[in-house]
Amino acid sequence: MDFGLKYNILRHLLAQGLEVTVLPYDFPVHTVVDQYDGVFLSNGPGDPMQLGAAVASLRQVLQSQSARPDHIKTPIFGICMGNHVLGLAAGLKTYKLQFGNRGHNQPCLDLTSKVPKCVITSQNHGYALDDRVMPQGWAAYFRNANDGSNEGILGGGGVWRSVQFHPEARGGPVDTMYLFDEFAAQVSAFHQVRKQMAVQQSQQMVEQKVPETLIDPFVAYMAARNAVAVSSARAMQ
Ligand SMILES: NC(=O)CC[C@H](N)C(=O)O
Repeated sequence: MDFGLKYNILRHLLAQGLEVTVLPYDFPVHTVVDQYDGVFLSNGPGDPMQLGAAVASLRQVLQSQSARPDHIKTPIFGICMGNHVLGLAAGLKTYKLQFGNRGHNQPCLDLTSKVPKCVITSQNHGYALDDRVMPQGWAAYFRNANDGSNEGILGGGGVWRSVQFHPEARGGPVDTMYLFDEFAAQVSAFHQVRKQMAVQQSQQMVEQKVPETLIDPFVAYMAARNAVAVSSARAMQ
């Protein structure tokens, strides 16, 4: 989702070997989410409260997938404005910081780390998520060690996550670039899950002769492949 996407984020996603479709800021992502292996929420300028359409659409994604086991939830990763949008969709609020956090040496505590861990981050934001009360199933991910503001959130057992800082920009050589590796790993794990589910569904479709047009294009594609495989296997019997 493009809220004012920095091209260097695209470069980092592509460098992971991911295929990326850029959707406009107000695209109803809930209508297409099942066709993708992951959703990325970009950075962007302005007040996050202006992004009502994106927030409402993403909320539908979260709500419709919240009962799923975590490994079959669509991985989501957000950066900066993406952290705001994900947080708003999850039920948090944003507020304007008295002093925006900008610069290349912002220390952030990783709240998931068993041993104290502080990462040095690059930042450029004027708003923050108020994480004093977290919605059920969500936790704060990072916290700014200077002003105590929220620096990220985690939900869906960790498959939904976002950071307030910019891992694609950094003072050191790698800093928090590992977050792109982790997102790409989640995306490829989910791709395998979707493929497996599509194969199972396609087997049922072949047996029940369900018209492909009624099914998600990915499932229909797998069904067509599977139908060929089944008919050639039968021909060989
Ligand atoms: N870099 C960003 O994405 C900024 C997010 C938001 N516009 C803010 O100023 O807080």
